[in-house]
Amino acid sequence: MTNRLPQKASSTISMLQDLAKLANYSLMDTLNCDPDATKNGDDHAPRQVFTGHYVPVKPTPIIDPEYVAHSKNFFSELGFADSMAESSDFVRMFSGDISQVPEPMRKVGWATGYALSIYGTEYIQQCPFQTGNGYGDGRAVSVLEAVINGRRWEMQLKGGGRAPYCRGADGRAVLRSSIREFLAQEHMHALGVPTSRCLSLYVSKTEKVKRPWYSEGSRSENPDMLVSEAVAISTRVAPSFIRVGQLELFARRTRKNEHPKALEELEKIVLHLIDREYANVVNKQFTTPDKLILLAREFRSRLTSLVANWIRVGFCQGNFNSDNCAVGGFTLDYGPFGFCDVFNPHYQPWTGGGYHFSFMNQPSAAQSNFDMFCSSLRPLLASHQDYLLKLDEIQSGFSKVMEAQMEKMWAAKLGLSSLKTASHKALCSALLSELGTLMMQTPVDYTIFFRELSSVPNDIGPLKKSFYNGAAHDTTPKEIDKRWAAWLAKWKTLLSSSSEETSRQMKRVNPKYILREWFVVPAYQQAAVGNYSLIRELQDVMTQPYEEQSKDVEDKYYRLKPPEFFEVGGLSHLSCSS
Ligand SMILES: Nc1ncnc2c1ncn2[C@@H]1O[C@H](COP(=O)(O)OP(=O)(O)OP(=O)(O)O)[C@@H](O)[C@H]1O
Ligand SMILES: [Mg+2]
Repeated sequence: MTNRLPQKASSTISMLQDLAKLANYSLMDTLNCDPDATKNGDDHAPRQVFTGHYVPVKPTPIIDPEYVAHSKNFFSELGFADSMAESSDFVRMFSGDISQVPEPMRKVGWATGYALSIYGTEYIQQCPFQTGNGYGDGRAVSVLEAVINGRRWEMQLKGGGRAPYCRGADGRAVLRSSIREFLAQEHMHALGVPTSRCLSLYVSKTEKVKRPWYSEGSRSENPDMLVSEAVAISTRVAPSFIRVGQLELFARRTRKNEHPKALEELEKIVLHLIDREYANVVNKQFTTPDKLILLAREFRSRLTSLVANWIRVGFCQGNFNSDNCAVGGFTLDYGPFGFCDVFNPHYQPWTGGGYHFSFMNQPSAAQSNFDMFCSSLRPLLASHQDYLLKLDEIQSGFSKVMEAQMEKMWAAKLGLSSLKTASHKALCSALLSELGTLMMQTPVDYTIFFRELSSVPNDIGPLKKSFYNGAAHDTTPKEIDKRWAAWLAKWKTLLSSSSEETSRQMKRVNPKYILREWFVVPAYQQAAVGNYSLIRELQDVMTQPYEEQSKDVEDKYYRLKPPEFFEVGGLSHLSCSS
């Protein structure tokens, strides 16, 4: 849960040729290519893909690309020189033109199919053919796998043009959503929450597409106009982009006996996943059933820890379907996400997400995804009754492990990690429950409250900085103050370390700066007219979320959400993320 500092790589990569030498395409070289695909990657029209793990696809470059941003921290971790981000061959490649890349890089990328289930219900309705064979990466095209300083990374262009899974859409992402995703990924990494990373962001100076969006100050739930927005390509990077939905696709085909190679394809993708994401915990010599059991246990541990971390930092993924759940156990798809300002267990920035995918319901959403993951492994264990039972046990243990992760997380947020006895734990849980009620009745700003508490204040004065006065409570302010004072006193009796030590520990888990939507809006509005300075400022502030930073930064970014921003479309909620 601590902030991971970027590690400086040993050697510097300053040219695309240097990077090319590290290319190593494990997915393309070990998995099955769709036999119906055109090998040159000119496969952009929507169609059904019946077999195979991937389709070769050439990305479609954006016209007149312009540099917007790159992640300095991630560049440094990879050993990339900053100057690369604006060098012509790098810009060309990561704005979608891979026709000139140096060998052994390849001039064709790939897209993958996946299935979608929402809360454990399998869907095919989102597929234009009503079969599930036309669903997958519709606008995400991977262009490189490379082993850099001993770590394997896949680089994927988001908004890289149409793939057969595009379902008739344009394959593009707009600058607005790309900036949100770019900033959020690097912020989450700095918060110590596992996530895909963001390498670079380029915008087209001339190419635009239309998207539904909100008019200025609109309070409408759904967008009330169409806007023309510049297209952009952001490159996201992860050890793999394998989703629960991907395993699910091959398991569905196996169950339905859709083609003779279905079971083999399921086994191949699962073993490939283990190589890419779990090689350090799953011994290569083990039998496949043993590998699967270890995989399930480890994924359960990563997923429960991930969701506890989301709640720790006030993050709501918004649409935690099986197709947005990375089996590597990290955050993926920053579309309808948001960081909560006011604490509300049902906080949900996406108008289509409802209660299911709301803030405090994320453990439950995760469980549905984990159930689907386990179902997808089952066909591979069909002749191993004993292993099926082991898998059942791991699956049914999810809620207990999730609960334990949540308890650990809340204890850390409250500076009470050292409470070990059952009676202390019971006190901590009672304290937490009273806190939840108080936070909602007051109501409070989630981030500011925990950060102020982290200073171990003598009285409730500092905590009041986090109060949104008069919005929702049905109790008088005096009564509320009294209850807060009593709560604070009770909390203090449970602290076992000195105030200084408690404060130090709490400030490592309770961030001061959070990427609130109303910080991002002006950044993408200014970027739309070519001014990227606010993006740089946010990059700077949000990649040091636990630091105190300067007085200016504090005045600007350590603030309650202004009342005029509540219930405004695009600021408080969004219906479309693309
Ligand atoms: N403009 C678009 N053109 C083609 N396909 C799209 C477009 N927008 C979304 N899709 C596809 O629709 C599906 C569901 O949309 P979602 O909002 O999750 O997309 P996304 O943000 O592009 O996804 P991800 O980050 O998970 O790759 C995804 O498979 C995505 O690839
Ligand atoms: Mg998605």
